Amino acid sequence: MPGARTSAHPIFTVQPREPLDERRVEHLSALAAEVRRLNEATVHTALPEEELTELTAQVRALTDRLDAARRAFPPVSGDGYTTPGEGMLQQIASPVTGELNPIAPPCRIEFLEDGSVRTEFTLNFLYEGPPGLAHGGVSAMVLDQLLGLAANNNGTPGLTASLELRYRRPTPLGQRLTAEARIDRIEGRKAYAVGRILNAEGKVTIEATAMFVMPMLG
Ligand SMILES: CCCCCCCC(=O)SCCNC(=O)CCNC(=O)[C@H](O)C(C)(C)COP(=O)(O)OP(=O)(O)OC[C@H]1O[C@@H](n2cnc3c(N)ncnc32)[C@H](O)[C@@H]1OP(=O)(O)O
Repeated sequence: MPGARTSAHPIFTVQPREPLDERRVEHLSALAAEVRRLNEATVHTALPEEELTELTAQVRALTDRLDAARRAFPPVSGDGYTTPGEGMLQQIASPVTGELNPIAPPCRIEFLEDGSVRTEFTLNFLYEGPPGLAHGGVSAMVLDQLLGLAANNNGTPGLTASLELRYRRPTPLGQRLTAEARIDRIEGRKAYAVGRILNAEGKVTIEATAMFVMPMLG
């Protein structure tokens, strides 16, 4: 991480994470995709109680089987990482971009030549806030990650010190959304980023500004 500070009193220490090769990532991503379907089916199902009891036992058995070989921490992709800056790109279990994380939409990120970042994604009813609309906190999570990735892509990664959102119009569920972010300016250790979410008609639903501070590392 360029210019990262070290300190006797670090804000956090990066834990050792096991790096996975592409083939294993593919297999775990396929599993996570099915669990994502399971999550959604659980919310929408109208099956009778007897069947639910039986299915609950089956899911418990599957979970027990997976958990029998539990890692202390989620793995990462590639060669592993030692700094938070690299970690953002290799965090395959991120709740926003992680292919391995069943709660992630997941948002697949494009890194554009001008340094900005972009993603197209859809939110289903698992992310509902007001009836039929996206939860504002979920949109905030997506934007926090995206603006953070813009800071990272700029070579100035950091932790979110502030995140300000303006919810202009409701963000719909079940339709293609676009989110984009770029760095606005750098002031010392502080990287200021701007971003937004657009609906399928290209209208802005949320605007965001954030400030990222490069942390002290252990
Ligand atoms: C591994 C990658 C994960 C990616 C996840 C995606 C993004 C995230 O979710 S990050 C998680 C959420 N954020 C956090 O948990 C951060 C918690 N906060 C902290 O750790 C610290 O307060 C931190 C790192 C932001 C700043 O701490 P520290 O390094 O001690 O900075 P500090 O010396 O206090 O301040 C540095 C500068 O930033 C300014 N600053 C700090 N916080 C703020 C703030 N909230 N608002 C405005 N200015 C601030 C200070 O005034 C100072 O400015 P100047 O240099 O001009 O005097």
